[in-house]
Amino acid sequence: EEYSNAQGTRWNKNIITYRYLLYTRDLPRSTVDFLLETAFRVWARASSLTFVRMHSHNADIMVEFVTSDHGDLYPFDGPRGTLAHAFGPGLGVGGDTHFDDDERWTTGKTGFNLHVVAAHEFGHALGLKHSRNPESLMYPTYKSSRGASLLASEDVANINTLY
Ligand SMILES: CNC(=O)[C@@H](NC(=O)[C@H](CC(C)C)CN(O)C=O)C(C)(C)C
Ligand SMILES: [Zn+2]
Repeated sequence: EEYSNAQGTRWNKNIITYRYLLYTRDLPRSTVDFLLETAFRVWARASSLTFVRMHSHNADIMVEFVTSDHGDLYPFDGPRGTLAHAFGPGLGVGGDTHFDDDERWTTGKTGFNLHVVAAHEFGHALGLKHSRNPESLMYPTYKSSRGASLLASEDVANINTLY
């Protein structure tokens, strides 16, 4: 995992679209919608970005729950290990976010908290890189103890440096 404070590419717009393609069976769809929507809102509150949900056609950030080899160059690895990944801003696969459906996705402290993981992934989808600071949402290792205020001050600074 490369560490970098110099954030990478960015979207050249402030209104970013997203679309849910495939869901997990671990949670009701309405719960998944809520957890992902509030993960977008974490970034919207900290920046000038607006997120608009699409129900058809191509959106900037296409979101799906998949397992193992799923058509990109980064197959998932079964339970535990890598939980999810997201591509940085750009056309086509750019921004797309994949969750490993061999994980147990939850709303709380057991399994893996979908809201927390999604907020990290959407940080990548917006162009943020990993941080060495364990308090940062962009730290590369999952922490079930991450509190309600997901973003560290450096996360807010970085998203506002980028947009
Ligand atoms: C429990 N497993 C882990 O902590 C694993 N880390 C992840 O799956 C990262 C996502 C977390 C931070 C939500 C992968 N990543 O960076 C995606 O953008 C390993 C550290 C084992 C790779
Ligand atoms: Zn990451």
